Amino acid sequence: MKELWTTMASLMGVLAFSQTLLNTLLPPNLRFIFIKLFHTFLNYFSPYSYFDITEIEGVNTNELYNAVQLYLSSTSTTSSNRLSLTRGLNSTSITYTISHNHRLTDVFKGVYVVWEHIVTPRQTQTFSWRALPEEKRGFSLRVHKRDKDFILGSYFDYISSKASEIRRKKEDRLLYTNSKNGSLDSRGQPWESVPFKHPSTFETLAMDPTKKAEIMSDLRDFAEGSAFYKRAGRVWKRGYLLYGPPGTGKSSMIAAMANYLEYDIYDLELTEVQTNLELRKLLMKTSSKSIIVIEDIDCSINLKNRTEIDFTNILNGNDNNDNDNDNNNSITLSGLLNFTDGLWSSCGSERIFVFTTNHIEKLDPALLRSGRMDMHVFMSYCCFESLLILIKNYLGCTVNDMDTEILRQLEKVVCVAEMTPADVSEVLIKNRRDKAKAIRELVEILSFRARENEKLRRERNYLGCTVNDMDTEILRQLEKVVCVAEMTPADVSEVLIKNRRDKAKAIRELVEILSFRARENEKLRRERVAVA
Ligand SMILES: Nc1ncnc2c1ncn2[C@@H]1O[C@H](COP(=O)(O)OP(=O)(O)OP(=O)(O)O)[C@@H](O)[C@H]1O
Ligand SMILES: [Mg+2]
Repeated sequence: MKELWTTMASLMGVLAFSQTLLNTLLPPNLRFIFIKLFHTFLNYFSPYSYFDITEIEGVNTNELYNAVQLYLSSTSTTSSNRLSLTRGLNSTSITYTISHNHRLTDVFKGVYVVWEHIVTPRQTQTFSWRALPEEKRGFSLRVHKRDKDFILGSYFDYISSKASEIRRKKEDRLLYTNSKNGSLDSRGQPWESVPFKHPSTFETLAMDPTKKAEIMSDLRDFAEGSAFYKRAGRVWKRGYLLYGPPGTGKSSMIAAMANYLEYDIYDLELTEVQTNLELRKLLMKTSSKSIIVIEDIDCSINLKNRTEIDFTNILNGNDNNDNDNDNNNSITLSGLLNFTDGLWSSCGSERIFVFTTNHIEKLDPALLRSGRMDMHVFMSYCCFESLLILIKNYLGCTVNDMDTEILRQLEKVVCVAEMTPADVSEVLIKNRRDKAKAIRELVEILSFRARENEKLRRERNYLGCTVNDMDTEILRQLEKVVCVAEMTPADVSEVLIKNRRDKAKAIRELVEILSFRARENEKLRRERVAVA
């Protein structure tokens, strides 16, 4: 042992002496070449290969760096004697990773590798459109030369898949939103994130149980459909349109979907996006296993602004139809359609697009077609089954705990009352400490609402207008669409009752709904003819 130390000390002495000699004897250029040759010589005889993974490559964030960091934070790698512990704001879990400039050994299928986390201060700010972090961070991986090919072949794939698994299972999932005016953070990300904590699940979601089971099975099929989508030559994505009155659970449904599939949510605020190009860039920065949400789509964008050319291009699957609009510096419907369905939508996989609206009739039919929005889910007023779920959520009562007569009364009035789950929840939350009072109040309110609605329904002349009071052009429009729309008198009455205090609005909404239904039916008819 003593001999070994003596040899090492003399070697160090020789090295130090050589360096001094080099510095004095050789000019800088030659010195540089000499050092390079010396390193090549050393590398040639060294039994190891090294891989450097820097945090930022050029101006882009290196995804592999994040994956390695997460992977090394898993329990199997706590062999390092110095770890950094962190806990994000509002996060429940602690994350640990190797401390700066420390090493850690990992074993992959019997092969030993050594990781080092290298952190150095950034010396000069190279020119960049955004500020770079103050320190350079990176991982260096040392492997034996004989294992190099094996490690390159499978270790990095293993790390990437393990990292996404760890993030989904152990860490809090994330809720992203796009930064204001499309600005990027210092790591080049246009999305800001917070831990996703919404407690809504399919169990607590009040809706028709058959419809719920259908959605859950569709989601399961989607998540397990990797091979199917590949075989069918389709991009692995699915679109949902959730529509219905405010307070019927559209946002709660999105949270339930994310919790069910353990996906992240990207909540896209369209009003903060200036151009179609920016929208595309946002899409490129979303990760797999995520739900991309655009809420209140009818309020976020002018949905009727496409030109004839736009429309033809979309039907032909042409991706370049937004150039003109890009020049106008505004986001357009065709940009949005390409976002969900164009060539760029394939730049990730396993993603679900969810749009919500209170007014489906205002949406452009191109947005609704299958492939873009594969499933249309109508979130409606409380039915008896939804009511029972809400009572269980808030009061902890099941059907067995409740009086049969009360159940019968509730069942009789709940549908006619047309109360949203949000309205019902309010009554239950308010009285949650006194179950009997909560149920009593619920029966009262539902019965009152049901009586009111019944009374309104019985009034046959909703607006009191005759043909003579109405605009000829509107009458012409109504005449044109009413038969094709195939709406029942009850449906029409609904629209009129709702808007009975504002006649102009009632007629306008009637024209919109009838035209929408007529277009939908026309489309269905054409599809049937094509199939036949
Ligand atoms: N179907 C439902 N099941 C359980 N809770 C619901 C449901 N619908 C509404 N709620 C309750 O009402 C509140 C509002 O619901 P939510 O935000 O999901 O409605 P929304 O349809 O998205 O409304 P908006 O159209 O205004 O965005 C929720 O916090 C939830 O507690
Ligand atoms: Mg909502």
